[in-house]
Amino acid sequence: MLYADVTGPRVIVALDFADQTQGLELVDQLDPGLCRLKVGKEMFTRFGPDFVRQLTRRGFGVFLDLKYHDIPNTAAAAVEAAADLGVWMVNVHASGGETMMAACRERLEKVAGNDRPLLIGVTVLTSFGADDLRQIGVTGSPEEQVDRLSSLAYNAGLDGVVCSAQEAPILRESRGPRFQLVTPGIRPAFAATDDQKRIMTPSEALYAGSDYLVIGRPITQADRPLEALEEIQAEVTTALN
Ligand SMILES: O=C(O)c1cc(=O)[nH]c(=O)n1[C@@H]1O[C@H](COP(=O)(O)O)[C@@H](O)[C@H]1O
Repeated sequence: MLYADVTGPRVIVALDFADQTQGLELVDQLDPGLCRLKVGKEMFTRFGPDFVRQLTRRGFGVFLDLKYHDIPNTAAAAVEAAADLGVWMVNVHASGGETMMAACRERLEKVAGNDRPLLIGVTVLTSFGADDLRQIGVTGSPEEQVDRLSSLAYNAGLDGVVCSAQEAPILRESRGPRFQLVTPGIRPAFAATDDQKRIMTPSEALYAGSDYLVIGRPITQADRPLEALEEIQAEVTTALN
C-alpha cells in the first residue's frame, strides 16, 4: 500500500511551544533535509507571520496549520495570505463544506498558480473517538465521517486531507494514489500516547498509505530531539525500501 510519489521529507515536526526562543533552539537542531515544520495556532497567535518567515529563511518547508473554517470569501482570503507568506502547505476544516474548500482552491490557483501551497482538508481530529463524535451529533463511526469529509475535499479539488493513519487504507483505496494523506497521531514505539486516540507507529502509517507523518511531542519533548528524528527517519527509510 506504499505510495512513494512524494518529494522531500515525509516527517513534519509539529512545533507547539509557548516560547519562541525554545522553539527556535529546537529548530536549529533539526535539518531541513530530514523534516518539514508545522506551525499551529499557539505559535502563530503568539509570534505571528514573522515566526513563519524565520523558518522559511532557514530553508524549512512550513505547514501552516490554522485549520480555517469560515464563509468562503473569508477562508479564501486567509489561504491567499498563507500563500503570500510562502508556506508549503495550508489547511482548512473539511467540515467547512465543499463550497468553502473550492473557493480556497480557486483563490490559490488564481494568485499563485503552480507555485501555490498544497491545500489540505482536516477531517476528524485524531484526538476524537466515536464518543466525541456522538457528543457533537455525528452518529457514524470516525471512519465513516472521515470518508464523508474526504469526499467533499476531493470533490472541491483539494490536494488531500489530514486524517489518522487508521483511515489511510480506506482513503487510499477510494481517492486514488495522488490524494495526499497527512497523518498526525503518530507514535513511535519509544513515545507516550499523550492525548491522541487514533494512533499508529511511523512504519505502520506508511504501510497504511500515509504520505506525510505529523509528529510533535515524541520529537520536541525528547531529551535529544535530533536523535529522536533520526530514529524515526531510519524507520521511515526502512519502510519505504
Ligand atoms: O491538523 C493537524 O495537524 C492535526 C490534526 C489532527 O487531527 N490531530 C492532530 O494532532 N493535529 C496536530 O498534529 C500535532 C500532533 O502533535 P503530537 O501529538 O505532539 O505529535 C498537533 O500540533 C496537532 O495540532
